[in-house]
Amino acid sequence: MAISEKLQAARIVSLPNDAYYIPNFITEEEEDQLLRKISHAPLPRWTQLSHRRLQTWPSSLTKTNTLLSAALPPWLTYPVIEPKFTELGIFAESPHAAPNHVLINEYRPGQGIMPHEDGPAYYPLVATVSLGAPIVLDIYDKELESAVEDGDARERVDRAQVRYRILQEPRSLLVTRGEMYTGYLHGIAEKVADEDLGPETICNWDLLGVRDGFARGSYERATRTSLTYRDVLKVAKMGNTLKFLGGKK
Ligand SMILES: O=C(O)CCC(=O)C(=O)O
Ligand SMILES: [Fe+2]
Repeated sequence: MAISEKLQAARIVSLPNDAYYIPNFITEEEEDQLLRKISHAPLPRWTQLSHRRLQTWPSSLTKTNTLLSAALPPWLTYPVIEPKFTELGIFAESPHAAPNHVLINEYRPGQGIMPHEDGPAYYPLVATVSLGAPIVLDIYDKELESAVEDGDARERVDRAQVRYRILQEPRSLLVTRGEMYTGYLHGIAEKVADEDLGPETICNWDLLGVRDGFARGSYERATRTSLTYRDVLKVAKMGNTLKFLGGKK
């Protein structure tokens, strides 16, 4: 089954292939329930980074980018994957025909994520559910990559040209795949407000659920949490892993 007509209708037409944006993908109750589950996870579940904190489900990848096979917990599966992703056919063409891995990133005002690409460990498709507050995702040309690696990264990032800006409302779904995944970098600026919002600057402006809410052209950031669903290509069954560790046939 290929992607549905509903998803096709949500394509961000000003972006290269392919990105899709659906406002109000989940209800407020579903959002509250997810935020509750995230905040009730035991503290060791969180990895504290200098500019945000994150949870990894069901576990971090191994050094060889392998996922140890384990089911996602029901609260990350229902209703986001089943039935919603399945109905839209989002992962229909990915190797496991479903996501098997979820990163949960939390950004307080002033926090962000440096421009990066998600890399070859995953099938080139990310489905992001946003919770709590809006945030702008910046899309950069890939040439920036070498500049970042050359050191003095922060200064170069500050000067780098943002190619596209995607406004993600709370409860929305953003899907990026194909060239959007492999051909560009993405990041979130470390700011306390997102400004200069309008039809000329925000590529999914026509698809927003509450455009009027951004008519002032800016908002103060509040805590925004994202769930990024992906399909990890290499999966090791536990039995095989134990065999490997024990050196037995
Ligand atoms: O929070 C987001 O929307 C982006 C997260 C991200 O880029 C990542 O986890 O790789
Ligand atoms: Fe990313």
